[in-house]
Amino acid sequence: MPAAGKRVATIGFGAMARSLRASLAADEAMPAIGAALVPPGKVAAAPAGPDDVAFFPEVDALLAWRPELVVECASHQAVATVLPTVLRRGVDCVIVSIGALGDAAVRAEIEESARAGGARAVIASGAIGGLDVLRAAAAAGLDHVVYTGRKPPHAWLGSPAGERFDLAALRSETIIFEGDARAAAALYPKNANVTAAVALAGIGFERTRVTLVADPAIGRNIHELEAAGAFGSFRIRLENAPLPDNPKTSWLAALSIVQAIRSHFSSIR
Ligand SMILES: NC(=O)C1=CN([C@@H]2O[C@H](COP(=O)(O)OP(=O)(O)OC[C@H]3O[C@@H](n4cnc5c(N)ncnc54)[C@H](O)[C@@H]3O)[C@@H](O)[C@H]2O)C=CC1
Ligand SMILES: O=C([O-])CC(=O)C(=O)O
Repeated sequence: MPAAGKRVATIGFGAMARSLRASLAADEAMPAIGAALVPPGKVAAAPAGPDDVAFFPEVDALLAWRPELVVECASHQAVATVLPTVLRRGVDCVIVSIGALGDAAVRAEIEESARAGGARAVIASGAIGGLDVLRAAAAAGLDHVVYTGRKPPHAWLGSPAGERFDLAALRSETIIFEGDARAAAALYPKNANVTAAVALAGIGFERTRVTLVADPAIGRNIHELEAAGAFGSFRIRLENAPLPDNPKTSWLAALSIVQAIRSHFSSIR
């Protein structure tokens, strides 16, 4: 099925959605972002966005636009409060604020809404890789899954790390969090969605060990993932370029949505 011409909307129109829009616009085989749900205060009086992206303040208005696919690139709150409505109305979704699924009630509601609407919620791979390995290897049993995330200090501004450390004054790498993926995803909703993706693909939120580091020596978002089990073992390291508009977010996360959209409209996946 050709993807070009399909009606794709986003929830949120921040750094990731804008990057996604630019990537799609550069590929004529891909659809454009035609509409976006944005917080009510951010909608101009006339709902017309850049290059004909229609901005809507209410989910019902977005759904009246008749999207064939809705891409969430907004917040945990949007996953919890907006996506159930979209799914119940039978519209497939891509989720990027995956950490929201660390809340068992939110996850159950997403599953139930998708079932009720006959729709599908797809989890984007986001800023991490190796999820295919984890998923396959988990079938034979995993002994451990360990994730370490490193970002420059300014990428942790606005997170709990900013309350515990003078981030601007850090001169050496500093561990800002150690614990499991459930706590990481909940405490760092703008930085640790990858831990939820890893947990869901592998051995769950409690058994996935997480270390988060603020490192003044780096300019990229570095993700390291290590797993071992009956299948053998693997280790992966990504050094992701951040988006210019948001140093917390890796460009790869936006690119993973391009891939999710391509896959959604493909006959062969
Ligand atoms: N899975 C992954 O690997 C990654 C996930 N993320 C997550 O993706 C999301 C988007 O990231 P960015 O675009 O960089 O963030 P951003 O902060 O630049 O943009 C998010 C936008 O969504 C809007 N928004 C939030 N809640 C909304 C709602 N309920 N309805 C409508 N609009 C809403 C905000 O006002 C903001 O404009 C964030 O939740 C982020 O944590 C980010 C990086 C990697
Ligand atoms: O984009 C990244 O490098 C990771 C990130 O923010 C997240 O997982 O929420």
